[in-house]
Amino acid sequence: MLIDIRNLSIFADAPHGEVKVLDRVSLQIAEGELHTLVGESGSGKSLIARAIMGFINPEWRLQADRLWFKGTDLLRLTSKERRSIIGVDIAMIFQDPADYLDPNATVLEQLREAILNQDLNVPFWKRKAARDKYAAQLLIKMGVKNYQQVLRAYPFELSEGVAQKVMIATAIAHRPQLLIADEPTTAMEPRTRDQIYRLLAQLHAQHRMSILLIAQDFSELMKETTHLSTIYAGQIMETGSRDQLLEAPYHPYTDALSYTSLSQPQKLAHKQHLQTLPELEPNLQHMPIGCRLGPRCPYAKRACVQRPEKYVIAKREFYCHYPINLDTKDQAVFESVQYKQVSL
Ligand SMILES: Nc1ncnc2c1ncn2[C@@H]1O[C@H](COP(=O)(O)OP(=O)(O)OP(=O)(O)O)[C@@H](O)[C@H]1O
Repeated sequence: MLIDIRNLSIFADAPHGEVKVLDRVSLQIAEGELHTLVGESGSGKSLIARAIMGFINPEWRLQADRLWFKGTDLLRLTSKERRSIIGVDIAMIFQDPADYLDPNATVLEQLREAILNQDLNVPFWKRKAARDKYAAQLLIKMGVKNYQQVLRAYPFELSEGVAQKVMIATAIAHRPQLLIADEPTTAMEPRTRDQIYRLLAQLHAQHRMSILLIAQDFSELMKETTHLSTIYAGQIMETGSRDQLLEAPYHPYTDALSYTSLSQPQKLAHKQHLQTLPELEPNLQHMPIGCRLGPRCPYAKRACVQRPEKYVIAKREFYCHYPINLDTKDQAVFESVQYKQVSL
């Protein structure tokens, strides 16, 4: 298992006391997966990514039964040990390359810095030339046609698509085992967006890179996605293979998301709210108790004020007292597990 997160909660300071921005999130990513994490704006997707990378506000409280990368406990590493994993074995690309690229350095200078000696595999006197050659190769791999000109350019001279490709090139310079892509094409024009997604699909298929893709809907890379998770207001709702979740979602939220994403011809605009569920997502200051979807869920009953435990049926995990689409066999399994939980 590459990533193994169990019961991760993050508590943030707010004017009226502490709020739980992530509520006992569990997420596993195996080698070779292209795992897409889908949820509306503000649901906590980026916080999960930032918890893996160790970029959480130090004033926030983080609690987890497990936050592991390949069996290493990320919470117990010294900063030196963490640096040897983060940025090398795990890399992240962000929504806006401008937040990441140094405005005062050329693309070549930034790529040189991202390339480590161990990426080159040549004696030290050949490193300088090898580094520049590798920088050019990375841009060629990203599909940057005028790469020589781009190497000499500063970030402000690049189009947003090329800037994003440069950021991906710096992120994958060490051939990370896991690439986290946090809504990498937000606000890009459709042609550039398609190019970036094709590039990610290629990194996954040809270079066997595992990818955690963060998205607001199911419209991107669904053909290539192997596993899907849905998250709502800081709580994971359902996790399983892509086919399981798209063909017969057990969780009403996955169902609403797939209906919105897949049946509407136009893509949801950034920060736009889902139309299929009544009301808006809750404010962090006033989180519903139990299942946070409760007030918006058409199937909610009194039991939903208790947060559902995790149910695991046919390798799919979900948190719901009233799942939908279960066939007779899975319904029987669900009822027997539920019965055991109630009688405990
Ligand atoms: N620095 C911060 N200070 C206060 N609250 C924050 C901060 N960062 C995130 N939050 C809160 O934590 C919650 C989760 O935020 P997060 O950025 O993870 O959401 P997201 O699902 O990635 O949203 P988006 O798709 O809009 O990026 C949000 O409600 C947000 O308001």
